[in-house]
Amino acid sequence: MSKYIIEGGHRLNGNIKPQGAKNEALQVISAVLLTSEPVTIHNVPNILDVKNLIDLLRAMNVKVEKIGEHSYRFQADDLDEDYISSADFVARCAGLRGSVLVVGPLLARLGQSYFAKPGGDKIGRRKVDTHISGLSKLGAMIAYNEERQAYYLVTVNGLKGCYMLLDEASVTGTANIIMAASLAEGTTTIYNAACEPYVQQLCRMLSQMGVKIEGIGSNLLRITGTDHIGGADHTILPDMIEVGSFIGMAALTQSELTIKDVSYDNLGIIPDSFRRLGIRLERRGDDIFIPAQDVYEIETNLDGSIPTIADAPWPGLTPDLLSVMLVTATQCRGSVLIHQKMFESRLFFVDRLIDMGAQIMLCDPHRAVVIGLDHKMPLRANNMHSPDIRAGIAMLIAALSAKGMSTIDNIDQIDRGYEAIDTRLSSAGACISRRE
Ligand SMILES: CC(=O)N[C@H]1[C@@H](OP(=O)(O)OP(=O)(O)OC[C@H]2O[C@@H](n3ccc(=O)[nH]c3=O)[C@H](O)[C@@H]2O)O[C@H](CO)[C@@H](O)[C@@H]1O
Ligand SMILES: C=C(OP(=O)(O)O)C(=O)O
Repeated sequence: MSKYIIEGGHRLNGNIKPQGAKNEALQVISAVLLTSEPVTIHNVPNILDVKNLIDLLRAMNVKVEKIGEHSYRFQADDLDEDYISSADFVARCAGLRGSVLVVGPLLARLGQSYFAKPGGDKIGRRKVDTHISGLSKLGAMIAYNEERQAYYLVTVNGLKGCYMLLDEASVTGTANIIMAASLAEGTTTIYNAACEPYVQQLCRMLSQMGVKIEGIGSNLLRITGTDHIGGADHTILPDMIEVGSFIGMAALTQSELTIKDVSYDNLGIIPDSFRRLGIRLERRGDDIFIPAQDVYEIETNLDGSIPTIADAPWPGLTPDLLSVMLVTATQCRGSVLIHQKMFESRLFFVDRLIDMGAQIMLCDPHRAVVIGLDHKMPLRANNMHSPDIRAGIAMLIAALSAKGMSTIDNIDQIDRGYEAIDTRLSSAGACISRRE
């Protein structure tokens, strides 16, 4: 099993550039299935989840050409319908969460698809009810196939647009419904739609491909279906979760760091959320400059009470940054309650941070109180196992600040979403190596 070996206590310095966004990449790459025309996508991150999705597309007979370090041309003009009904397809889909995103486009294009129990992080129950209910409102019929352990979706008379109010603003659920609605007859209105930049970008790419979409960026979308979806040339935004991870890394290691080309206007509430931890980050053009500070003082509420940092659907704070914010707070001055509302098993990794000397009380699976050590007592090195992608990066951040040598194994979890993180951090002054 591959591992990272980290000698902590070195400050980072210089510049670091975020990769393309993992969650956007999974959506827009799946959308190439909607058309037989070529689609070119730039700024594709070289990460495990994307590689697995591209392999899945290749297995469906999509032509994939790598035309640059981070650019690909896809053409889905000869999809293998037999493969899509095969056990191998279902098994591959089960390998990554992002594979749920091929269901909507395949259903719309071919009239059938399987919804395998998806893989991805084990961070609590991860239901697909919103996807299934949205697609069935568009006219899909759904049956559970015991043998394949997957839902089988089929359309008989094609998909038809309708009004729907989602039970929750599911990110991948909204994306799936938008993609299916793009080839449906008539207009689909989705209320309580997720509106993360990932979804906005998908909508922009589909607009370029000839689909009329109104309400982009809001939770009320109107999609007018078309029977001809054309090609596109699309560039993926920088990964906002990686930007947040670098901010946390700089603060915990008391480093001065510039994060380049972050697409600041698409970061929403993220910079201000880190400012609440006392980090004086500055916007410089489209970069973020983070100064080294002696003290990072957590802002209390106006009445002086302990603040809460909690996740919420966009434009609220993304749940994918709470593990990073939690580890960052361990060396701030003051206390904070971290409330992970969406996922129920994402905070258990705090035990590893407690082993390192962090002062954390896990109140229940969703809430942890962090009492910052104010950089008066460094964390101790530790040997850890990464349970999920964001706990993994939080452990990596802790290890970078801890005195001595730490190891993190099961780093496939980190590789799912962070491109060559060891090499990139080494260029910024970290002492980290990878052992296979
Ligand atoms: C491949 C991909 O894009 N994965 C992201 C996507 O996963 P994914 O699309 O799977 O996540 P969902 O948005 O469906 O929901 C995530 C969790 O939040 C809960 N929930 C969701 C919406 C809501 O209004 N209330 C609520 O409680 C759901 O029940 C679920 O447990 O969105 C998640 C939530 O931002 C992110 O953590 C994942 O990184
Ligand atoms: C939960 C995440 O990913 P996935 O949905 O792909 O498991 C994440 O990126 O933090």
